Amino acid sequence: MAGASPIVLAEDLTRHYRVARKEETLLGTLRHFFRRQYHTIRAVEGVSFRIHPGEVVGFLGPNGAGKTTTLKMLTGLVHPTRGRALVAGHVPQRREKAFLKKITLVMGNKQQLIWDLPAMDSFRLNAAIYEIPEEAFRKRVGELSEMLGLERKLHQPVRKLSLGERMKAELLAALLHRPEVLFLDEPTLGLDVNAQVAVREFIQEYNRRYGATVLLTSHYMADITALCPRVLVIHQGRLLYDGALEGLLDRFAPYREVGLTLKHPLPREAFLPFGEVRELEGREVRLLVPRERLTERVAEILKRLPVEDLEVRDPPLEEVIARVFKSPMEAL
Ligand SMILES: Nc1ncnc2c1ncn2[C@@H]1O[C@H](COP(=O)(O)OP(=O)(O)OP(=O)(O)O)[C@@H](O)[C@H]1O
Repeated sequence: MAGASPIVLAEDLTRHYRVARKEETLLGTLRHFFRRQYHTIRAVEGVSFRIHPGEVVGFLGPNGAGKTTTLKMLTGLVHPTRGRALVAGHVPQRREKAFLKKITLVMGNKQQLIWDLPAMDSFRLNAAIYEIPEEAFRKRVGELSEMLGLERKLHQPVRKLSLGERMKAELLAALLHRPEVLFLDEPTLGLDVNAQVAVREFIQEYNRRYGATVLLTSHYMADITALCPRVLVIHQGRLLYDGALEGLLDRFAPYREVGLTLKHPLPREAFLPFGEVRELEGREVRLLVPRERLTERVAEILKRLPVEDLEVRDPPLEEVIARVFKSPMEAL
């Protein structure tokens, strides 16, 4: 895999926005009218990575980190200020027809289906735009709607669909031209848990069946853990981490969580020699133990405390990520 050529390449990808400074006072507003003051937002700064065909990669970052701007550069909607991108052999900002046929961008907060018409009508429109032959169109709609469990919803006006059904129909529309690279920006945004799981399973199955490459952002960690063996973490426009999901825990959570059920309750002080007490309620305790001391501490716990049950687990990913994003860039 490492030797194969990447299907998505970002090299020093950078995007700055020049925005007018907002004035608070009336005098400031007047002065601003005659002599505008600008400042630069470094939305994305020197980001480089490679994604190989068939990979599913999670793109993580807090609000405003630069994820959407990066996806927009990779799909050619926004031009880089510096650096370059190459996707499926194309320079995205040229927006060549051959390029557009190979990619798709789905944004959970934007809709391409026409509200008052049945989803099928919007699919037909896409088929015309992407020059999909009738037979292939029918076959793909059949296949995708079956995978999404959407067969009976295609002929109702889109406004009558539930949020989950609408998202599924959006995905169907976005995949009709059988793109090789899927850029999915919050595809499960606002969906209930069942719909989230369905969309997640669909993305997984689509990747498996067609070998498509997926770059996906989501605020739901469950999406990332279920789908993405590899993650990119972006913070204040800069790439902070590129690697395996477990590696992220090793790097940013240098501790593990030991859950204990005791035979009888003990005061907080009893646990201090073994780790940091995260939670203590009756006979249940949650301790944080440095990774490199885990074996020795667990042995001591078992020897010295009245343990009925012991479980070692990773701290929740949400907690780790939240901690990373709260730290200033220089501290990481
Ligand atoms: N058109 C624009 N003009 C000026 N600033 C912009 C523009 N688009 C984005 N920005 C700024 O660039 C930064 C990165 O925004 P971006 O939308 O890429 O973040 P994000 O990681 O996708 O965030 P979120 O998770 O909230 O969607 C933010 O500070 C944002 O305000």
